[in-house]
Amino acid sequence: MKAFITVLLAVLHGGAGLAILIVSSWFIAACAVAPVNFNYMLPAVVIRALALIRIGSGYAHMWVGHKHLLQLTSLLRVQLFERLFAAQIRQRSEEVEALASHTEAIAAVWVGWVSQQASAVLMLVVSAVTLLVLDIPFAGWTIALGVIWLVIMAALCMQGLTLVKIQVLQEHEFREQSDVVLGSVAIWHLKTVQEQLAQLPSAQTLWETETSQQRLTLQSLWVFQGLAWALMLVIIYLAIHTQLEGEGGNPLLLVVPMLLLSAGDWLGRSFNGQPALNRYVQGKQALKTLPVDPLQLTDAVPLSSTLTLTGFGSVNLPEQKVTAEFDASGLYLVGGPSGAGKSQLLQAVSGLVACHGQRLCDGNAPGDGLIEGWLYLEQQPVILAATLRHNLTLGRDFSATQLNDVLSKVGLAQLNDPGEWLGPGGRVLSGGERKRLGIARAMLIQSPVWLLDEPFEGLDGAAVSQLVALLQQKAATRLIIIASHVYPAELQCKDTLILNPPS
Ligand SMILES: Nc1ncnc2c1ncn2[C@@H]1O[C@H](COP(=O)(O)OP(=O)(O)OP(=O)(O)O)[C@@H](O)[C@H]1O
Repeated sequence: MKAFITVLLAVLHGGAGLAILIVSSWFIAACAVAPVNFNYMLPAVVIRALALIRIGSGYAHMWVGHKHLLQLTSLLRVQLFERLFAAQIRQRSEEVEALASHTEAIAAVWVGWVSQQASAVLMLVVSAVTLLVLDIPFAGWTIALGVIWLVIMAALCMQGLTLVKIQVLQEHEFREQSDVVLGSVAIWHLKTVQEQLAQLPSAQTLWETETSQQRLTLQSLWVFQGLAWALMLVIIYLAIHTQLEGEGGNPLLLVVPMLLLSAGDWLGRSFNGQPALNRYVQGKQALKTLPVDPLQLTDAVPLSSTLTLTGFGSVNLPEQKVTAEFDASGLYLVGGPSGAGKSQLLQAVSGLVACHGQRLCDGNAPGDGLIEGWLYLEQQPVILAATLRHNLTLGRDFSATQLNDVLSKVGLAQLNDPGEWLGPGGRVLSGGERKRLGIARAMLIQSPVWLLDEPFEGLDGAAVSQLVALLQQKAATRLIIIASHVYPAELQCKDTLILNPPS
C-alpha cells in the first residue's frame, strides 16, 4: 500500500512540475501579447499553487517512500537472517554484503525505479491527452516524444541488465579472492609490502563496469534530450515557414516546443532511476545464488542423557575409532599427545564435524548432525568485536548480577563493566582470559553437556585450581568431557580416555 502511495506521490510531483512548465510557458508568451485588461492574477495564483503541490508532494514522496524503504529493508534483512541463522558460514564477505546492501537495493526499487517510471509514463500520457483534447498546436508531437522515450528506455534497460549479469560474476569473483587474502591475515606481518600488495584482488574491473553503467545512463539522457530538441527545432521551422501562417501571435504555439525543450527536466529522472533497477536485479540475483548450506541438526536429544560411542571418530580421521561410555553426569578426560585427535573427537561428538561410527544418546541414535544445546568450547574461544555483555550473553537475556556472578566464578572479576568493548578496537584479552570468558559463556548457557577443548591451556596454577573446583561442582548435574594434554593433580574424573596419535 505504502509503495503505491509512493508511486502516486511521485506522479503528483512530476505532474505538478510539468503543469508548471506548461502554464508558465503559456503565461510568459501570453504576457508578451496580452491586451491591457489581461488578468495576470489567475495564472500567477495557479503557478503558485502548482509550485506548492510540487514541493509538498516531493517531501511527502520522500517521507512515505523512505519510511516504506526502511520497513521493507528490515523485513528483508530478517528473512535473510532466518536463512543464514542455521547455515554454515562459507562466504563471510558475501553474507555481509547481502545483509548490508543487497536487501537495501531490493527494497529501494519502488522509490528508485518504479515511481520514477510510473511518473514518467503518466506525465507523457496526461500531457499528450490534455494537449490533444485542448487542440494545442503540434499536440501530436508529444506522442513522438513518448515513442522516443520508450525506445531509449528499453534499450537502456536491456544494456543495463546485461551489464548487471557481468557485474554479479565479477563481484562474486572479487569477494572470493578477498576472502582468501583476508584468511591469511595472521601471516601478513611475515610478508613484504610488495608481496601483500601483489596478493590483493583488484577492484578495477568492478569499478569499470560500474562506471560504464553510469556512462550508459548519461548517454541515454543526452540522446533523449538531443532528439527532443531536434523535434522542437522541426516544430519551430514548420511554425515559421509552412503551416501556421497568420497564427504567429498565438501564444499556445509555444506550449509544445517548451515541453520538448524541458523534456530532460521532467523525464530525466526516469533515466537516472536505471541504476536502481540494475542494483535491484543484481541484489535479487546475488541473494538467489548466495551459497547457504543448511546446518544439519539431529533429532531432539533428552536433556540429560548417557552417551555411548562405538568405533566412533571424526570423518577427518578415518583411523580414529573410539569406543567409550559416558554417564549423564560426571567429569571425563580425553587425553593424548598433541595431534592425537582430541579436538576432532569432541567436535565429532557435538556434531560440528561429520563423524563415522556410532553415537548413541540414551541408547538411541539421534542421526547425523549437530546436537542442539550441547556446548563445545573451542580451544581458542572466539571473542566478538562487541561489548563484554554481548560477548557473554550472545543475544540472550541475563541480568547484570548474573553476569558479574559468572565472571567472578571464572576469575574475571576485573572485567566489571558490561559495556566495555572487547576485541579489535577495544580491550584485548590474554589467552587465559579468553579461555575463562569462554567458560563464563558456557556457565550462562546452562547446557546439559559441556565439551571443553583444552580449558586449562594458558592458565596459571591458581586459576587452574579455581577452574577445576568449578568444573567438579558443575559435573554433578551435567556431563563434562575435557580434552586436555594437561592433567591437573586435583582433577577427579570418572574415567580417562587416552587417544593415540594416528600411525
Ligand atoms: N578439518 C580437518 N581436516 C582434516 N584433518 C584435520 C582437520 N582438523 C584437524 N585435522 C587433523 O587431525 C589431527 C588431529 O587434530 P586435533 O586438532 O584433533 O588434535 P589434538 O589432539 O586436539 O591436538 P592438540 O593437543 O595439539 O590440540 C591432526 O593431524 C590434524 O592435522
